[in-house]
Amino acid sequence: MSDDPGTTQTLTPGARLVVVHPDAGVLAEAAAARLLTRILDVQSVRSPVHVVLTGGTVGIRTLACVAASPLVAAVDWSGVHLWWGDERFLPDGDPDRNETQAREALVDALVAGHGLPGENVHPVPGPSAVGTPEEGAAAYAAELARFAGDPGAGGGEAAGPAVPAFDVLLLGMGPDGHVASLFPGHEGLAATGAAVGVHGSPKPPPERVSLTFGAIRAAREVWVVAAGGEKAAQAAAALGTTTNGAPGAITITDVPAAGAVGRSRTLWLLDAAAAGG
Ligand SMILES: O=C(O)[C@H](O)[C@@H](O)[C@H](O)[C@H](O)COP(=O)(O)O
Repeated sequence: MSDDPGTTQTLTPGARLVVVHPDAGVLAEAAAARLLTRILDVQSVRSPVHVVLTGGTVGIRTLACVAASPLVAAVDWSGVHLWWGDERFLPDGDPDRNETQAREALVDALVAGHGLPGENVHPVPGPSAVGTPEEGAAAYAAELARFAGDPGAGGGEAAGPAVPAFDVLLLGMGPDGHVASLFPGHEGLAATGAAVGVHGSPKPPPERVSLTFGAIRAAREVWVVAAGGEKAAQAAAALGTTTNGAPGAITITDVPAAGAVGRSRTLWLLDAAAAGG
């Protein structure tokens, strides 16, 4: 049963809803429109709103579409908190940091022109602030825990890690089925707590910090946004079938994206290529 008046009541927490758009450009526009609408909807019933951003091509393109939308002015950004699902362990300002790309695409404009308080932006600490990905994960977890008291939030390890009840948690997906920085076969998949330090990432850079599955699953809504034919096999696998339609015996170890599930709703936003045509 949903705890959220803004979402579909008939979906069970494990249900995944798939929406297919013609191409990556339309996908990014539609994801941006959905995100703005979701924030507006949530703001009609509660505040603050917690949104988790993602790195990656479609994720950043989506943020650029948010910045270009006239609806950006309709949101009360003073009541929005921004987080990241993962971060590449690189110094502040590095062009490959997810934070840097998100700031350039959207976040700086929200702070400068739309009333988003700078302190509501919660980047994952990197080597400019801490020595190791583990220290970054610990510092990020502590920041998340500061906001875990909001209604609907997790409350300690028994109920899940201490994190805000994210209203929307955006995730990109890699061609290997990774989400955030949770990679197939990696030990981070089994990490407890809110965040984990990652080493040996197959996608550069090798060191990263990621939300854990426990933190991801604390979200009211998880949206996986993916484009491109190279994602089709793992998207199909994560959604429970192989590309030829046969039932797949999928584990999160093989396809981490299969474990990305929200408490109220899980939405897969795909372009036609990622949906297998
Ligand atoms: O830091 C990162 O690289 C990400 O957060 C990662 O999880 C990304 O979202 C996927 O790899 C999809 O990226 P693309 O959309 O570029 O394929």
